[in-house]
Amino acid sequence: MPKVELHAHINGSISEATMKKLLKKKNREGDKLSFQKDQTATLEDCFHMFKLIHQVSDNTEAAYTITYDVIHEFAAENVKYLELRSTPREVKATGMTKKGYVEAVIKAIQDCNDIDIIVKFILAVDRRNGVDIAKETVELAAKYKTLSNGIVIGVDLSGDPTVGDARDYIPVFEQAKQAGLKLALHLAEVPNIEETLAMLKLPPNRIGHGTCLLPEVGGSEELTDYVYTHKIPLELCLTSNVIGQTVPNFDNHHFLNWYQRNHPCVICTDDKGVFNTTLSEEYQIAAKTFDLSVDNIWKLSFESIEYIFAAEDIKEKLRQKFLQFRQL
Ligand SMILES: CNc1ncnc2c1ncn2[C@@H]1O[C@H](COP(=O)(O)O)[C@@H](O)[C@H]1O
Ligand SMILES: [Zn+2]
Repeated sequence: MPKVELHAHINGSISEATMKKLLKKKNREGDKLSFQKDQTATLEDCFHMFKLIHQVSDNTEAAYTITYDVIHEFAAENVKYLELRSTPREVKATGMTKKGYVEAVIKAIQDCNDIDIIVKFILAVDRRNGVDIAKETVELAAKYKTLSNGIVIGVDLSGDPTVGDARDYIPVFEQAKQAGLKLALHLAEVPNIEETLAMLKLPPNRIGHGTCLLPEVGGSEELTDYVYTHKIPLELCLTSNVIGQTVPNFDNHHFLNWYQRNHPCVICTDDKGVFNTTLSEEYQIAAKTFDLSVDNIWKLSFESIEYIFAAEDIKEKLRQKFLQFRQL
């Protein structure tokens, strides 16, 4: 089935094959940098894993290879439109600058224009890094939005949700909006009613996870009503939430509550490498867990097109492509 993927962190999406190549270059062949499917961890374990991965992807050549491979892997499972997100990083020891990092990712995206997938890039603000760095990231995003001819399309807020206060970043995200960048914010990944409410007022164009919006899981009626009445799409990543244990198991995933309300829900992978999954598997898990029919799954995939950040002409192209497949 053709699909769109809207929530994929580049360094969390590294496949085993690419990781092998990178580890070999570092003479660290024995390292294991992903979780097993049935493994549970904590969010802290997940963020420790990202730290280890960043040691391996500490140069522009690696950034290029990872991005190029990740795009090909999504294309191979029939993803027709992909929004990748990543935190611009600088590593003095290898000479990698944030600008160099962003350019390596953009170059890899451009070099994939011979395969049947449209790729956009969202620059990520890591909430652990402070407002000054966030400002720099938004300025980079605004600059490369023009320079990349629209490949850079938005900014994200991510990083360990237990660290810092997202409200500090509101002026920076206001600035991003003014620059015509879309906002995809990780919100309510852990319970935090006041922070989430303030961020919702921006408002974001899409919410990552939204795990703790509902009153029964540490959110509130007010948060739920706000998201529901403003129809803010949710990017839902089942395996990521269960392995990271922000949701106890698939049966209790908040997907069902929002889906039954007819709220815009987009199934995503988050970190397909770290969590050992694929977008196809995530759709299968949703189908199996919530007893969804082939038609239900098709509709979920087709309607996700509405929530992409790219413009109407790209949406229309995707609709035509998806419908053609449906008629086969
Ligand atoms: C599990 N749930 C999550 N919650 C919040 N942030 C996450 C995340 N998964 C990944 N990231 C964010 O993505 C970075 C790795 O990719 P990039 O180096 O940016 O490509 C992580 O360091 C973290 O900031
Ligand atoms: Zn995420």
